[in-house]
Amino acid sequence: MKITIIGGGNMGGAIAIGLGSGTIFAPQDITVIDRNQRNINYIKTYNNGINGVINDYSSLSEADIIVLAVKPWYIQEVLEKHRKAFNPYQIIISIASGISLNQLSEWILSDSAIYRVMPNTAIAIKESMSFVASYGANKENDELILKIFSELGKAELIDEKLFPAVTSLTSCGIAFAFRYIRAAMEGGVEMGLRPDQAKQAIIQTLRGAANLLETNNSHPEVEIDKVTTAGGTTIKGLNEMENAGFTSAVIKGLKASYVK
Ligand SMILES: NC(=O)C1=CN([C@@H]2O[C@H](COP(=O)(O)OP(=O)(O)OC[C@H]3O[C@@H](n4cnc5c(N)ncnc54)[C@H](OP(=O)(O)O)[C@@H]3O)[C@@H](O)[C@H]2O)C=CC1
Ligand SMILES: O=C(O)[C@@H]1CCC=N1
Repeated sequence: MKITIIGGGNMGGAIAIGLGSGTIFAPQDITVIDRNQRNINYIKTYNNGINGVINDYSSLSEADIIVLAVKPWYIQEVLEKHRKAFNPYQIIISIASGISLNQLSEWILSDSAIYRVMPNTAIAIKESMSFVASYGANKENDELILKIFSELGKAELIDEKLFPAVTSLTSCGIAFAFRYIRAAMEGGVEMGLRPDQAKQAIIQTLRGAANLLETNNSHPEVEIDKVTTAGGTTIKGLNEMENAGFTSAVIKGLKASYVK
């Protein structure tokens, strides 16, 4: 099975790198088209077997799957320019934020199965949370797409109307998680830890928190309750954070990133 990714930047590159170490595509069956050699070189430092080309679209007609990984404002132009190379047996995937399945189908103008997928940058290390919605696809197509993205982390088929929410929560959300880590590092350094020591401590703490929630299938507040000794130090920290608007800041940030 062959896959061609148009756009080898942050996300297209991350997808190629993730797929390149998976079991579904051989590296030589993955082609990335970009217009910057720097992006191709970067992908090749991870996996030299992946094909990286500059402005060469010849792989499109032979691809089983085409992934559109350019910025949203280039999607229409790219489709109008290259759709003549598409055929109805191909699956077309767009990861562009805010571009609907209806728009894609208008611009693709073929009977290909069309998918919108919203991954995050952890796809490079097969730890993405990816959401999937489809147009004109059958059950077999769905199974294949879920299999591909499940190998790159977790994948879930959803109604397209939830895309703005999941984009905010998980695709933008990974940046929000990094910002929490950075803030906690700064606190740790102020209290005398070395930056890397603080970072490692926070990474392991977050990993533990995530794993506890999954293992116990519990609500975060149940786990918080186990930490907050009456009259102890944790509740003082939590109350101070809430006083500074922690929960409200997170919700406001998520809603600011919620763009229909
Ligand atoms: N970054 C993220 O975390 C996420 C991004 N997305 C979506 O992924 C898409 C890509 O985002 P991102 O990877 O961040 O963007 P980048 O700008 O990092 O990557 C896109 C790449 O595609 C190149 N490109 C543009 N037009 C063409 C073309 N016609 N042919 C070949 N290459 C082309 C760009 O070149 P040039 O720079 O010269 O324009 C650039 O190198 C967006 O639609 C975004 O909404 C979705 C989920 C998460
Ligand atoms: O910031 C953005 O617009 C893209 C979409 C989701 C993550 N990054």
